[in-house]
Amino acid sequence: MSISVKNLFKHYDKQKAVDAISFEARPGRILGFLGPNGAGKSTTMRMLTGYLAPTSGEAEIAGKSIFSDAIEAKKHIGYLPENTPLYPDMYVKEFLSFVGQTYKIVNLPARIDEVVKMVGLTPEQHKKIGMLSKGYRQRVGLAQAIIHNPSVLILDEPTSGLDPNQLVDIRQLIKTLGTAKTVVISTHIMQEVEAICDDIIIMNKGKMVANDSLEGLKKMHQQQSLEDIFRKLTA
Ligand SMILES: Nc1ncnc2c1ncn2[C@@H]1O[C@H](COP(=O)(O)OP(=O)(O)OP(=O)(O)O)[C@@H](O)[C@H]1O
Repeated sequence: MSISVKNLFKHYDKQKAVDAISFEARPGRILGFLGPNGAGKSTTMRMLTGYLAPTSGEAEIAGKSIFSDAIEAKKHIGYLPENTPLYPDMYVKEFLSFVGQTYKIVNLPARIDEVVKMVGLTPEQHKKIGMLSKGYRQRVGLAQAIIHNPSVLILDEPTSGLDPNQLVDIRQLIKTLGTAKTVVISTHIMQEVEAICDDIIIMNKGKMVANDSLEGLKKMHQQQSLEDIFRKLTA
């Protein structure tokens, strides 16, 4: 398993933002992480990427504990946080070079060219990040997440706010990345889940209320639409 989560909790004072969740994720599959606002998706993703300490529980990435062996575990993770935090004053390649150096990537200029091509940034590669459209900024976010060729990609609402054309392009890109990697993606767009996800986890008020393949979930709920299943489980 490339991601293994066991009995993970995160409490903020009395609030259980994440309440005893356990799941596994496999390579070559895209896991959709769903739930209403405040369900605990981002909190879980932040814990999985080592940005937030859990109250208790365990999470392993590629067999390494993200809490006790964080440096090793983080080598296997690419993370695109919610709202794609980037440096608007940096040029695209300057930023990717900065990120690449933190990973001590050998032959970095060649890797940057490769990643720029892979995410479709070629036409905008000489611009400052602040000048890019939202879709191209997402591509920069994805480029920085994959530059060290991680086996696990964690993408927090990577398509929010994109226009329909950009949305299709970014989804296709995520789908392509998902053929070789383990991808976890959080989204509120059910159509997107149907289009790219193999497996689904639905969270509600910190708890996991579904954990199945998309097919399995639909079968269990008599082929209802994912939207109806979501509403039934999170009402
Ligand atoms: N630093 C914090 N301090 C206190 N409460 C927090 C903190 N971060 C998150 N929370 C709370 O934890 C709960 C889960 O938040 P989280 O951001 O993980 O939800 P989410 O499922 O990602 O929501 P959204 O879909 O809106 O992004 C929310 O009730 C939120 O207010």
